[in-house]
Amino acid sequence: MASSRETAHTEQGDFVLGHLLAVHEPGFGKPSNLREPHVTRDGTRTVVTADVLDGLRGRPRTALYTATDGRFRQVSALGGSARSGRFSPDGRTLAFLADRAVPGVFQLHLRADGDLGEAEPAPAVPGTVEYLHWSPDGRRVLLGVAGLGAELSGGQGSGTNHAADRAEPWFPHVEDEVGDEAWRSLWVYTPATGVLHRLSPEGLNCWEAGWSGPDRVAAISSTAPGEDDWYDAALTLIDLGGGVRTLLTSEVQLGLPAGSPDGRVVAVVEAVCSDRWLVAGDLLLLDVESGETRRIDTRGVDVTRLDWIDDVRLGYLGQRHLNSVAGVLDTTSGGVSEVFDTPVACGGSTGMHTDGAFTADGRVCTVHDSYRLPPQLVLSGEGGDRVLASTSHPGTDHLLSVAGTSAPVSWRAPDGLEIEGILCTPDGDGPFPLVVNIHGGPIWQFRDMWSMRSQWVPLLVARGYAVLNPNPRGSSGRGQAFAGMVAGDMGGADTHDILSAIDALVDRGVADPTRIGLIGGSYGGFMSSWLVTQDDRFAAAVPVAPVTDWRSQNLTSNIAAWGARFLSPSPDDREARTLDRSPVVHAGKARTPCLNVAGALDNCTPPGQALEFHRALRANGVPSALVVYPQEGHGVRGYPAQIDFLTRVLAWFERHMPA
Ligand SMILES: CSCC[C@H](NC=O)C(=O)N[C@@H](CC(C)C)C(=O)N[C@@H](Cc1ccccc1)C(=O)O
Repeated sequence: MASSRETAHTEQGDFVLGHLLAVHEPGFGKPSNLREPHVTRDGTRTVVTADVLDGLRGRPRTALYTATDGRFRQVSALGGSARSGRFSPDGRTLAFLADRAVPGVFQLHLRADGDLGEAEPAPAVPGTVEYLHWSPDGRRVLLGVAGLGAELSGGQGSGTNHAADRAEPWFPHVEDEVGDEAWRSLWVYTPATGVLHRLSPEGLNCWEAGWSGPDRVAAISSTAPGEDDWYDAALTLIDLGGGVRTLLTSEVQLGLPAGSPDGRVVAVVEAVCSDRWLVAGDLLLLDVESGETRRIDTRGVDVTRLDWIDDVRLGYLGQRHLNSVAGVLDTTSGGVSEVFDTPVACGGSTGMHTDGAFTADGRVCTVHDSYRLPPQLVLSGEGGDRVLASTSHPGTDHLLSVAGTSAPVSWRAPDGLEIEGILCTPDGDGPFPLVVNIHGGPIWQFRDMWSMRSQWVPLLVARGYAVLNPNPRGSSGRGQAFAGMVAGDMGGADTHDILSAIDALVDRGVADPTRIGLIGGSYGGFMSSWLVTQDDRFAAAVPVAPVTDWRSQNLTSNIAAWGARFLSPSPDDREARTLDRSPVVHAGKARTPCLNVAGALDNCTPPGQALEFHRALRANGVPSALVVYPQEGHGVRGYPAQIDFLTRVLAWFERHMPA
């Protein structure tokens, strides 16, 4: 038998490699994981960003595709990666971001319609462009620029924009004064004159922005650039001369700023959030002159995307329970009409939330995917859905042949609240060994998604495990009161939402009570390690990038202040809660074998968290292994690390709770 230090040449290693090759090899060089769908206002042309794997090495590059005659056609042949395609309002020019000159450093490129030549780069900004927006008159392009030392959110993999592999291996990790390269700024490019200028003033960190009329920009900004500062950011209005005015502050978080084309109204989403850029919440409209704010009734939709169609109609997309919803708001009457309400996810398998773009006649370009539907680009309207192109290939067919089925499930928590989730089961009858896959955030949501947005779900199902993907209180899609239930109670009532799910699945004959396992990343890693200290029914657990000790987490994480506030809004009982809710403090009660996984470059949940729990379990005689990937941040994303990780996950469950 191979030692625990090696995963290759084991039965599970051979299976995982064979599985990944069968799924991905037929798709090498082809688009997968669609996101950022965009469409011209007349609906004639679309563009979408896709991941492209060329082999099982490194991380996928990204490329832009358009759909013609039912097939994807690559838009740009530039080397490196390209993403974020946006048509000008007249549909004649495509703006996008590409890292042709320096890998990982994205700059604006423009391509005129019908131009047979390659896209032209705009003058370079100092840093990397994260997003772009055309002004409503089509004369300018707004660029959101991150300095090369700016922090990345957990969902982006954590760490900073500095690619660690560019430094010499001996070079120390240095943290000292916050330099210019840590900030996020706004720039405006005018294609007709070729002039590029910085819009946001020094000292204002702009996380996200959109136009508000042709001469102003609405931005989510703060006065410091640290990842933790995002949680207190305000909505500001910046005019082209650089004047700044604060429009709105909030007790929770603000995101998705979007001004009407005439600049009279700014739309923004207010939401309780755990992660930067993952905003799903209430739609607010602000009258720019009077400052008056209206909260819009979107019929229970947590809004995740805004797109003004004209000065009056605002298109929105979002999530309601497990469904994706698109609608159009008449901003004068406040009335909404829904374009679709569908159980398929509309974010693509790596798009974190429902996303899409509107045509002038109110159709919506989105990506459809579900556990049994590989991502496809779709144009939806009154006449139904028109599939423009699909990412399916023999590899996705193979995945469908081994990945079983998915179904929505619900159950009652001990306090009577209904909780929902998605259950993935192998073919055949239960009871199955069950792995509960706990999502991160905690404010995010599983929907019926391709692969459930992770490679481990279909892999476990292929080996005979049922996988429950629960949305405990704190998840998105159920309104702000539901999401807010986890704030100040992490590891509280959500613990019982998960335990009651297991009881329900055992009662229903789906799950074998002697073979229940846990896996989860980030907040899901916290919950996986927490649950094994609260209940002894678990046969195996795999906490990935977990929090296990809130005291050290809140001394070492780059979102320490968020963690402290989310543990307890009141400083009075924070110290007690810090101990109470830390898995390491309760490690003496745990009996479950744990595979603790971390990335050495993770600033969000630093690897010491996994180490602490591992050592505490060992000290109590509980089987535990620690696996730290030296080149990974928050999550395990690169190859071959992913092959090794998936092999260890499978081997751990098969050893402690065989299917
Ligand atoms: C409790 S400490 C902070 C946890 C973090 N929330 C705030 O930053 C978190 O759970 N983030 C998740 C959010 C996501 C929407 C699910 C996150 O960043 N997850 C990453 C990384 C990851 C993936 C798999 C395993 C471990 C980490 C992601 O889902 O890509």
